[in-house]
Amino acid sequence: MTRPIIVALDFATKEEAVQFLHSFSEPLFVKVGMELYYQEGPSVVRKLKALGHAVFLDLKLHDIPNTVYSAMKGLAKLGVDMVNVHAAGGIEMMQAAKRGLEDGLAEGSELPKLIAVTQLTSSSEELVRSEQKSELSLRDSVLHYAKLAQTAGLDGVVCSSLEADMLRENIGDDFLLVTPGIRLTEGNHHDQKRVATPNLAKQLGSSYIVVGRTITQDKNPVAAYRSVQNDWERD
Ligand SMILES: O=c1ccn([C@@H]2O[C@H](COP(=O)(O)O)[C@@H](O)[C@H]2O)c(=O)[nH]1
Repeated sequence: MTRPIIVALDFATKEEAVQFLHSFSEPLFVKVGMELYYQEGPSVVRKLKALGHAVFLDLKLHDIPNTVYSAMKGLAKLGVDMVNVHAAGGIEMMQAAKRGLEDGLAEGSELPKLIAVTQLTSSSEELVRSEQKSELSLRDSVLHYAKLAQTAGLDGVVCSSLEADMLRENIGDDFLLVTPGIRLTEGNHHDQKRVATPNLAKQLGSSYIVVGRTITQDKNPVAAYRSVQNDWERD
């Protein structure tokens, strides 16, 4: 069975997010990012979980290992399904994140999937070379970070769909590849640089696609969700 689409709830308030979700008849897999979490805090996650939605808490932690450990220990208590860090924080930081989740988990709860951002889908080859001053190409940098995440014992990474086939070849099938930067057409990419359609993402090996504005800013979000779903699920 095809995995659910992760819908990015990039709204300023809990009320807007909940109102958006009222149009759907089924529970979704939703993503709470910095915009919503920094306004509403843990209460928004509790509300979404109470409504029956699976939650990816996309806070992209990146700090010293001790701070990330403590932050993850707190987040583990929220009962989220997926959380993330930046792989650039290094193996020790990623291992601390994992330990924090394990230590903070309420008894009987399932450990959230822990994944690491490799290179943001808004980053281009040019940015990686000239602003990050990387000696590696963007694709090699994504592979490098994915290997660090694997060494640290994480469940997977965030990357663009365009690197998914390369990661599958080098890292194997037993690793989650969560891919934002999804667009249905060649139209508006907004700030995303590395984009793919849902179906291309699937063909290249994505485990989950993350879709925000294509659905949330459409005048008929449910119809937009169904279009993404049809493209993602077709062979
Ligand atoms: O590399 C990354 C990591 C996270 N994101 C997040 O995904 C969504 C994408 O939104 P769209 O509107 O579909 O572009 C957004 O919440 C980002 O914070 C990402 O795009 N790229």
